[in-house]
Amino acid sequence: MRGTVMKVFDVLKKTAMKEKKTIVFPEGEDKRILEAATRLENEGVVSAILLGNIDNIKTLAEKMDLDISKVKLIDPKAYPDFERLAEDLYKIRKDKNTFEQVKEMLCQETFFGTMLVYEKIADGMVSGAAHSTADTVRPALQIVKTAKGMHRVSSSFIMERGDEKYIFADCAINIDPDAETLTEIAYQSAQTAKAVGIDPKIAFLSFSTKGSAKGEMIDKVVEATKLFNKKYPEIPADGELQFDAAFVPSIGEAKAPGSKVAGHANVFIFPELQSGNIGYKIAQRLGNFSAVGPILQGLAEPINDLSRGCSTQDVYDLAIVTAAQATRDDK
Ligand SMILES: CC(C)(COP(=O)(O)OP(=O)(O)OC[C@H]1O[C@@H](n2cnc3c(N)ncnc32)[C@H](O)[C@@H]1OP(=O)(O)O)[C@@H](O)C(=O)NCCC(=O)NCCS
Ligand SMILES: CC(=O)OP(=O)(O)O
Repeated sequence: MRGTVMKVFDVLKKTAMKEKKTIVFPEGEDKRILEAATRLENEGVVSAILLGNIDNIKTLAEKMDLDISKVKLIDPKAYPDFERLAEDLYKIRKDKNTFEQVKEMLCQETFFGTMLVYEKIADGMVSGAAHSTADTVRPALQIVKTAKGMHRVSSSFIMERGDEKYIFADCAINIDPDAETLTEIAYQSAQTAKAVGIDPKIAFLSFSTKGSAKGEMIDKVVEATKLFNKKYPEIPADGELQFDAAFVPSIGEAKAPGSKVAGHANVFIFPELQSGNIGYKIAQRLGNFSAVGPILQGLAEPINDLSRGCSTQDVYDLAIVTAAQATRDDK
């Protein structure tokens, strides 16, 4: 039955605990980050590194009555190996930045955290509780870059309510993807779905179902569906579909008769970022779904973003996803 999957986070937590990955949290002075990272460390799920001013982090922990004795604290500016990291970052950025600029960049926690992942000092990173998505993701795009065989980095959310679980993409990165990029987003989202125990059935969403409306915006979605079905015939996918046709079996049958996906989709690919970002927030705030993400897809290393509106539980869940991703070869 659609949406009824095993308790995803229990499985991911077990996977993460087996290998106890090191996760860096650049926003160590944020209460939600501090609480979630401490809980994860003390439960033995991950080894946590918190970045920031060490005195500030300790004072905050004391106020919150948290035992952070096992958590590693690093102030990037006082890091003993800062010069070496700066030299390595300069090797990557020398066509675009001076050595002085690179040093300034490295003083920023998100750049520093990304470099820890690049250097394999950390296995993954979770950030974005206090930074915009663009500021969180840019260092990852510039330093870690796309995984082998991938052209674009995209993002998805695991949307969860009780036993129901769906994947929404791209709700955070690609502003106006072309048909090829939509195809890649769908493929990456199918991989994310499989990793969390969802057998993917992909709907390429639109305001039209099977030609009920016309126009360039719809042509792009039709083209993406065709490209996807040609490239990945083994993964069920259909489009263009309106959300009701994709989700409600009786409406799927009426609007897209004969479709194997309509009415049963569990991976929803939005045509561009406005609909994706608005769509996930409506499901989260009006529909009471928890939204874990944005999970970055197609990056060479596991680095994940948070919404600034996240809760401590969202940070905890996303760190588990990140640690579990770090155990996979395909990230
Ligand atoms: C993600 C985002 C920041 C990238 O921005 P950008 O302005 O293209 O960033 P830059 O131009 O500095 O690009 C940084 C690098 O990443 C690369 N890049 C940009 N987008 C990429 C993508 N989706 N996949 C892979 N690489 C990408 C660029 O080619 C560039 O590489 P280089 O420095 O080696 O040349 C931008 O697409 C964005 O703002 N998206 C919307 C974010 C947002 O506001 N979301 C809503 C709330 S969640
Ligand atoms: C994903 C997202 O929308 O992030 P924020 O709420 O921080 O803009």
